[in-house]
Amino acid sequence: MKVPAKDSKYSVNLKIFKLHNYSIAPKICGGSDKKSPSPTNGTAPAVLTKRNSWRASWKFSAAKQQQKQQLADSTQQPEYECDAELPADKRNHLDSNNDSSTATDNRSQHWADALERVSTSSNVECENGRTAQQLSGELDEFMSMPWFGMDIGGTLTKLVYFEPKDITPDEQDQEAEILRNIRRYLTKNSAYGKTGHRDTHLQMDNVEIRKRRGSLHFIRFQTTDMSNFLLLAKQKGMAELVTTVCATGGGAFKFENEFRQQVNMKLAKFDELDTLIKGILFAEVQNPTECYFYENARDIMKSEKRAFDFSKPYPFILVNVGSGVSILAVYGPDNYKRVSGTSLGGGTFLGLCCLLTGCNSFEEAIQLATKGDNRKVDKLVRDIYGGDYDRFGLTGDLVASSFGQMHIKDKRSSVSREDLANATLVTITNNIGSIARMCALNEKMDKVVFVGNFLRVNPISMKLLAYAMEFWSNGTLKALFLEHEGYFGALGCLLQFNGEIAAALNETAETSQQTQKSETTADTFSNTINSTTSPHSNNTNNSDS
Ligand SMILES: Nc1ncnc2c1ncn2[C@@H]1O[C@H](COP(=O)(O)OP(=O)(O)O)[C@@H](O)[C@H]1O
Ligand SMILES: CC(C)(COP(=O)(O)O)[C@@H](O)C(=O)NCCC(=O)O
Repeated sequence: MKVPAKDSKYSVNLKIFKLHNYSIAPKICGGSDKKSPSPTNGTAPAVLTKRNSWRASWKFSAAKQQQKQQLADSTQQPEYECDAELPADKRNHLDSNNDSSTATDNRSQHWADALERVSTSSNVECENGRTAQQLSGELDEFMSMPWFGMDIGGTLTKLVYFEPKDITPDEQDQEAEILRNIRRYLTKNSAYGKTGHRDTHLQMDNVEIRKRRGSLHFIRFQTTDMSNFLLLAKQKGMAELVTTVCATGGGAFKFENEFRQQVNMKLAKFDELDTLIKGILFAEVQNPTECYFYENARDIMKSEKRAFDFSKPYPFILVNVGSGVSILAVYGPDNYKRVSGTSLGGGTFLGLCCLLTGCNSFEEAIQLATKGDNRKVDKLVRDIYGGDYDRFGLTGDLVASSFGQMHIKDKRSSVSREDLANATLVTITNNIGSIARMCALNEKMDKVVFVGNFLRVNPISMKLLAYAMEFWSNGTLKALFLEHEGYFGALGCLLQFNGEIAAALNETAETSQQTQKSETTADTFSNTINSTTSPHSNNTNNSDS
């Protein structure tokens, strides 16, 4: 892992992070502690039941329990192969959860099932009418290189690519030229097409995945650039490789057909919150300095990044700040619920900033915010009270009302783009901090982990969040951050083991069968409508993909 670059990244940013002359840092959570503001956009807690359909997908072999057990005994367990290599304390960490050992047993059992199925009768029919031979083909196809994990988000698509470093000369001779070219293209460049970037400072080396050793590369591009990405992938010969890619995020559903049609790629789809957690746990095990916090968080002028030992993580609140925000309470590797969310997220910051300042990129928005002063835009407690509101501990420096001065014409004409960018960033960050804190209180948890690309090159928000958690909880809550920020969903996808892959493929087949069925029904229905009534469009599916 190329660790040193991390610090340089942050030190560069901190140099340009112009701090206001606060003796007390600005208030994160608008409103009194006693009278917590209601989360305007927070969704009602929705308990997410962990998707376990992969278990069902293996049901057919349950009858051969004895045979399976023998096979399981003689088969090495491949899931979390890295786990097998881990020092005992790390293994414990992965297994420390209440139901993780069961999950591990299930994994090895299902892997045994898979092996059994592909190594015995090829004509046993499984779900979706596919034979073991077909399923075996699909697993082979998945196992063949290149290995990607993809998270197609509302704003950014994240791609994690595994570069094998243990290729034998024989293998090299046999490696298809296309595959070699793709590997070279991805690993020798750091910019791709119009918006593609490889975050070289995040590269993980000497990683073992499915018994192969190599490096993980972290690449991102704008989701709006998907058609160019597919074109590029086609030009590089991807369509000629039979490939299944593990994908997550809304775009895995939205763009599934394009992938199939344009680059002959199947998507094995996974839930974005499942993979998010898997990715986080893997990164923490691989990189001892993955997790950090801000020391002296109460004084933003002095707060500094420090490594945090996250080897015993549970329980914790996980706040994923992407385009929107999802908040989870995580009890163990396979045990979590989505407790809240808000539509006021990274996408809101970027959208509002573009509107208010005319900027054109996230990087530009952050640069502007770094040079601005929210106090010229917001209404502070002292603008209302003339000083502190002592009774409830609200100091004059705190933001009483975000953008609260902007109804005054003179104030409006004196603010700069930088001030507006800063106020937008502080507003969005405050709101996320406030909701996250309430979730932590509700769940009685003391660690709040913030991830998502909103935090990319954004120490202002991280320091504000660290301040908010610390100050408003009287030091009982701790804000934690992770180096690979927005890549955990894609990383978790890459790590999916074969049982889950098979289930995801089954689901894909199931969905496409259902889609075909409903398309047929819809066609019949719309034909009936069209032929009998009006020329109105029958297309209620607004997908623009
Ligand atoms: N280069 C970038 N382009 C656009 N947004 C960026 C960029 N870097 C960071 N961001 C921020 O990250 C957010 C997207 O975060 P991400 O975790 O990738 O979510 P999603 O999965 O919804 O795309 C954006 O809304 C924006 O605030
Ligand atoms: C719908 C989403 C899960 C999509 O994830 P994203 O691409 O934003 O990372 C997320 O945007 C979200 O949780 N939005 C907030 C919805 C709400 O709770 O109000």
